Amino acid sequence: MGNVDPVLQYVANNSLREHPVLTKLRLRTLEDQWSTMMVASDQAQLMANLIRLINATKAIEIGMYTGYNALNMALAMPESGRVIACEIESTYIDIAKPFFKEAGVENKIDVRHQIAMKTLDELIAAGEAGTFDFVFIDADKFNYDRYYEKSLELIRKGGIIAIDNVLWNGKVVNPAPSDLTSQGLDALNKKLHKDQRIELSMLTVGDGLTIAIKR
Ligand SMILES: C[S@@+](CC[C@H](N)C(=O)[O-])C[C@H]1O[C@@H](n2cnc3c(N)ncnc32)[C@H](O)[C@@H]1O
Repeated sequence: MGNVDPVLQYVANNSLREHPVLTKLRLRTLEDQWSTMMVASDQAQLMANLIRLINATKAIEIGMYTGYNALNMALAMPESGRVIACEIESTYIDIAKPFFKEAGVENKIDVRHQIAMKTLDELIAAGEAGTFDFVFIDADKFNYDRYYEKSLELIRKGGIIAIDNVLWNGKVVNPAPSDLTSQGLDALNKKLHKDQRIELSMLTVGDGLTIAIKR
């Protein structure tokens, strides 16, 4: 892992079992100036295990970046699995695709190169509401609440919505008046706490990972 925190390094040494192509993609991504956007390895491992636990075969990643977690989810699914990966930046898609091919799962990952909201609306219009098992929300924070509502529509009962960066480096605690991102994440966290449509866990792994299970 690219993190020097000794506790995280200990976790990686004693828990992480990463597919060799995932490791290659992670190391390639660490060369990118925005590499801190990549999901932490322990978060990815948890999501892969949740996917296995619920036998997920249909997932969406909202904000794919260089594809580390899209690949992680695809590898955790059976041959029939499908990941819809939403990404607006072609540079990142170009990095991701050769790794998907190298891992032999390129047919499992359907990259949609457009704004994520358009993809979610298209899936709903195509009659796919209530059919997804797992959604990972990790794109522009401004739209998180809208992504959450669309995701809730798209997943089945018992399906999981995972939301990254819910702690935003601790800034969700008493957000500054000018900090609209932290205020928005704080409002979403508070909304989910009261939301009777889901079962809820907020984990302090990475930058905060919420797990919402649709009732
Ligand atoms: C935090 S990164 C995602 C990291 C990725 N989930 C991973 O684990 O490596 C956020 C990504 O969302 C993309 N993004 C931002 N706004 C978007 C939008 N409206 N629609 C689709 N993708 C978007 C960005 O280009 C960026 O690659």
